[in-house]
Amino acid sequence: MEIVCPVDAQFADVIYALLCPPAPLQAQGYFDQLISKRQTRGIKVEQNGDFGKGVFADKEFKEGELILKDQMLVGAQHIANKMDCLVCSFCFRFIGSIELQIGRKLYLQQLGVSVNHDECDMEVEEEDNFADGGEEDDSSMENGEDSGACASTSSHRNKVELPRGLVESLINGELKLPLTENFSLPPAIPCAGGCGEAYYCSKLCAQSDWETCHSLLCTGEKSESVSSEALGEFIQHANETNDVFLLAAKAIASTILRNRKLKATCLEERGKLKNVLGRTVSSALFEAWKPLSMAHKRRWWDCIALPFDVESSDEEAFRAQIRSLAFSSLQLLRAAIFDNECEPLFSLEIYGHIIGMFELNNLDLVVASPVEDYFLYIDDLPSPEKDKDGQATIIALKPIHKGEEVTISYVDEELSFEERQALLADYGFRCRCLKCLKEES
Ligand SMILES: C[S@@+](CC[C@H](N)C(=O)[O-])C[C@H]1O[C@@H](n2cnc3c(N)ncnc32)[C@H](O)[C@@H]1O
Repeated sequence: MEIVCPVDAQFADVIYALLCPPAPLQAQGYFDQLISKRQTRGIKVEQNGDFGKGVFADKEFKEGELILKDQMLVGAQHIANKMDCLVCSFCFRFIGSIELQIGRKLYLQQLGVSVNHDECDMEVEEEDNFADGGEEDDSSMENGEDSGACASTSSHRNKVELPRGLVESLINGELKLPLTENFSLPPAIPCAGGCGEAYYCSKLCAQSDWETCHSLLCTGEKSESVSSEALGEFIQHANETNDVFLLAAKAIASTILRNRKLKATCLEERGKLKNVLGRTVSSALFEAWKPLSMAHKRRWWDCIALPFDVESSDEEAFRAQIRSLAFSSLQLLRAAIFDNECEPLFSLEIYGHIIGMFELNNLDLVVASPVEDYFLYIDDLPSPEKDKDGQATIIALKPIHKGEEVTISYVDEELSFEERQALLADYGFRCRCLKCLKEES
């Protein structure tokens, strides 16, 4: 029987208005303002016929020139990657020390929860359901050389017995490795909310994350969630099924907090109401939702690519199971961070579209691994030049002329046409770039 989410029916008109794609002029104004607030000059967002919105060069770019460097809208570290490295929960740079990073990884390896590069099955995945939808990359970041790795037990790997106490002394700083003073990292500052989960590179990052979304998603004693227990259940469910739910929770929490901030600080927004198909709704909710309203979206269970191991005759059952999984997650999130003024955000329709938005727009973010740099240095190899933080950076790979579209490849361009199309199926569109059109014909 199909699940019915009562909020969908109760707020159908508001949900419809929230999910309406912005008018071209409205989107143009939003992105013009966004770009004007960044240091970047020389790009603009324009509608590009059949392809929707695109970024275009407004000046000549030389090869190697920086086009854009910007903070992500919403980002999270993959669960498997969390086992591998300790990074700032806001800007994603490595924190602590080389010794802590190595000691922590060895410790988790001993517990049997670290990364095994030979396999790619999440330990936490349930065998007989479609929970993960066959996806590996629906969250937003990977670090250094561990890209694409998955958590698994390492019991059958060749184990090297480590001297007793070695791991502890690496973690607690008693043991110094040679030359690590050349690779100093920012300290690991624990979340002031007391969750013991989030760590930051600075007080500024801790504060920014708290204000952006973590105050609602922290499980510590200072949490501003409705119930830390419910939040714990939501997080556990996401970890056991699909960590894209953690990303969706960040998107909802940040909208709730923006709504509260707008109402608290902006007199105009406090009393302002919007008429949505005959119903009056606070206009602050629409303003708070704006950054998410700009992104291309479809319902998750409609746009997710059918995994290879699901027969087409089972497609309907597969999509119903994905929808039901999203509903279970949403119920847990609702119990954890419900906000009366933002109730439409707790509809399955909005939740499904937020997750679908990540499915269709997500990019993996690779940040420099100082641990990798350290080993390269020790091996007397030159270290690769990479950015140190988790900002999204776009650099011109070839000269780009004024008026030309600035594009990025969603997949490895070296792959064959068929392999590229198979990977692009996850993004829910048939690629019509010049290379694909040429090779197709
Ligand atoms: C990440 S979004 C890009 C932004 C999008 N154009 C918009 O208006 O928001 C991806 C979507 O853009 C369109 N798109 C991007 N590149 C394309 C390509 N090479 N061929 C066909 N469609 C493309 C598809 O509709 C795809 O689902």
